[in-house]
Amino acid sequence: MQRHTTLGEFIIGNQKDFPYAKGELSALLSSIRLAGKMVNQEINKAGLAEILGKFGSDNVQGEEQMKLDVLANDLFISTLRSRGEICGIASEEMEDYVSFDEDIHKDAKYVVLIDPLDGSSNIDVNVTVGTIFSIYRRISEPGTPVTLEDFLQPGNKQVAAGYLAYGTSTMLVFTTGNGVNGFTYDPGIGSFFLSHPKMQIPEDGKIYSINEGNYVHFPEGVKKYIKWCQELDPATNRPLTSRYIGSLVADFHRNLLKGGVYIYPKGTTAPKGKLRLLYECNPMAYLMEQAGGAASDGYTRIMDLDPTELHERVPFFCGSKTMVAKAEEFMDQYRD
Ligand SMILES: O=P(O)(O)OC[C@H]1O[C@](O)(COP(=O)(O)O)[C@@H](O)[C@@H]1O
Ligand SMILES: [Mg+2]
Ligand SMILES: [Mg+2]
Repeated sequence: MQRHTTLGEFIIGNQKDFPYAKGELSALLSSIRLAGKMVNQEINKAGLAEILGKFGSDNVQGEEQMKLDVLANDLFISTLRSRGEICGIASEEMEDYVSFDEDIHKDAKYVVLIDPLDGSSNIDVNVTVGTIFSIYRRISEPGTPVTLEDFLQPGNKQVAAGYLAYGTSTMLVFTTGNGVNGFTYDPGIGSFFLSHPKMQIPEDGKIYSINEGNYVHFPEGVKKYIKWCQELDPATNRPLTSRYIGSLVADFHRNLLKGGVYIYPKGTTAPKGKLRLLYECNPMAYLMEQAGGAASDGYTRIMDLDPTELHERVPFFCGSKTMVAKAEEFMDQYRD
């Protein structure tokens, strides 16, 4: 039987390539793995346990929180608080960042931004959902309280990023700046195994992912790009195929494996787009670029955007280089 590398072995084996490589980032990735296992366990039995449905309150963005949004948030916060690798965390489900001031955290050098449960609209219908995380080195002095500036760093300063996909199988996909690797969870053994080494997205693809139900609200450039995707021209793989799961992690993962482009543009209903720069777009952009793809807001590289707010939204164009470039071409031609 082929022997697969466990995530633990991979982390230790590649620690030398990690930025600042003193073991703290490895330990942090292990903590995220642990919290991911706990969330996975809850999601797998979601239909049986009283954890489907609405939690009964809205998050800072005015979105109804699902019970699993809150449960996943609590599991990640409590796991990371119980271990000393980070000095603070910010989450989609919390208005403000949380500073970990206990002694075990005083020398911690990292902060984490997290979307604890991505694809909330799919939780109750048994469709793939995920967790997205982004890791930065703090800029404030260790031993002092963490600050907002520690979180408002541009994506090009990330030291690691990744996601968990809770789907037909559960996967953990991450980068520390040396390519992208995917690990599949074996529930029988309770370990993640390296199943997708050095993931690379195809330069071009045949899949476009966008919620066309919002077409009337889209900028002219996006409307023109969609029409271009639907025209008949075999030489350029057109018409392309439309696939939209409605969970960013799931649509991203499919496109990463097969080639494709995911677009969540701004629109009359979402003047700045829907997705959040710090804990959705930046980590996915880092992964996509490390896998040979591209990510922008239609004009500017996502990872060069300067964040000003914890929960700010941006338009998101992400995927195969050729396809993102084509969409940007239309955005440039039909600037609004
Ligand atoms: O239903 P819409 O407007 O197409 O939005 C779907 C998008 O919103 C999201 O659900 C937003 O993420 P959350 O579920 O974490 O809030 C993405 O996962 C997904 O791609
Ligand atoms: Mg999300
Ligand atoms: Mg979410």
